[in-house]
Amino acid sequence: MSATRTLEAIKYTPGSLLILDQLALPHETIFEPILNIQDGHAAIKTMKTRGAPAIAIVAALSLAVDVATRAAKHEFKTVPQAVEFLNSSLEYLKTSRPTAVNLFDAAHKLSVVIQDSAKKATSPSEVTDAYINAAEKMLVDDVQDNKNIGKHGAAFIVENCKNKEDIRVLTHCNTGSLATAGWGTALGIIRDLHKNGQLKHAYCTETRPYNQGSRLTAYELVYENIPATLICDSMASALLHQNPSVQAIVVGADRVAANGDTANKIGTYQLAITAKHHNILFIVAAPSTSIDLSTKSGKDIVIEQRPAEELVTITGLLEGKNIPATVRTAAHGVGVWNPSFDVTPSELISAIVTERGVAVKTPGKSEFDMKAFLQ
Ligand SMILES: CSC[C@H]1O[C@H](OP(=O)(O)O)[C@H](O)[C@@H]1O
Repeated sequence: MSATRTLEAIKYTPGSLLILDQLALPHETIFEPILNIQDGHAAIKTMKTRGAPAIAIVAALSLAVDVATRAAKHEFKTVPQAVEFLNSSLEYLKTSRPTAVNLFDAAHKLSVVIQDSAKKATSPSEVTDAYINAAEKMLVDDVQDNKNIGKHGAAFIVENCKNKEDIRVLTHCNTGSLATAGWGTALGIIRDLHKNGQLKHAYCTETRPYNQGSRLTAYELVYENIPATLICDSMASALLHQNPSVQAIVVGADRVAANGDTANKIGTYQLAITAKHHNILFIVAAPSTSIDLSTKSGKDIVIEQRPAEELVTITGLLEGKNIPATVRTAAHGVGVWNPSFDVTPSELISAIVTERGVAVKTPGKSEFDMKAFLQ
């Protein structure tokens, strides 16, 4: 499959929002309309839409289309009515998933827009228009942020790897166009390395139990014609042991604490441990909207627990038939622990790549100073 079009998980025009149902990928490409905040909340909670930046953008735009519809019917009679609806809707959307800070960052920024526009608004439409414009800008800004992350991250890997002639990179989960508004964060770095002719090979983990790697990242890598190999999560250490040309592990982030501790997809922490053992780069890639200075360290990050059935069953297409099927893979009666994320301590992280540049630790320090980095 050649990349004739840019992969996109979010299709938005004023008053209309479609999301790519990522539970159906890679077998089916199904775009689902999002008409209101209830649709937006459900798409995020069920992980039809997932990925820290995409969660924030779909939440913001679901409210934009909801409020556009209501404003067209002149539902808001006063400025306070519009303000109340917008603010209560943001609070509702924030309950969809707890770990990725991008959603909360976006909600805070949008609430400031609402508050500021209300101070001088003479009609409710001035407030709703200000909200819609701000939400739409998030969609545009995210793509440019990711392009900058790709550029900074690729340069950092080339500058700091041991063998520039044979750069192979392992990534975890999905951090590409399907997790963002486009290009991606960690996968954006891989896209940049490939575009620059600097990448020999990419490896992606399956990323159990949702299988973001085998279903989504593999799909993106094939789509872009990037030479890639899929491995089980349990194969990562053996890969690094057998293949010293894998010189970096690059992952995304759902929340980066002030000291650099990073919450990311479950399985990230053990990748950081094996990167340390094999003395290779372990790089976190995320927009600055994933950095939460109010969270001092990783122990303060709330980790989402997902339903047991997501781990004990697997859904796909019956081989050779276009019939979706869900099968149980685990023994009945067994207990299940299904945290969606884990926390990688800052001492295991080589660098944190953002659209503003690359954060590194002061030599001799085991923690990052993300507040100083963002200033
Ligand atoms: C650029 S996406 C960041 C982050 O989000 C993913 O989690 P999920 O698929 O559960 O939304 C994964 O942790 C990615 O690294």
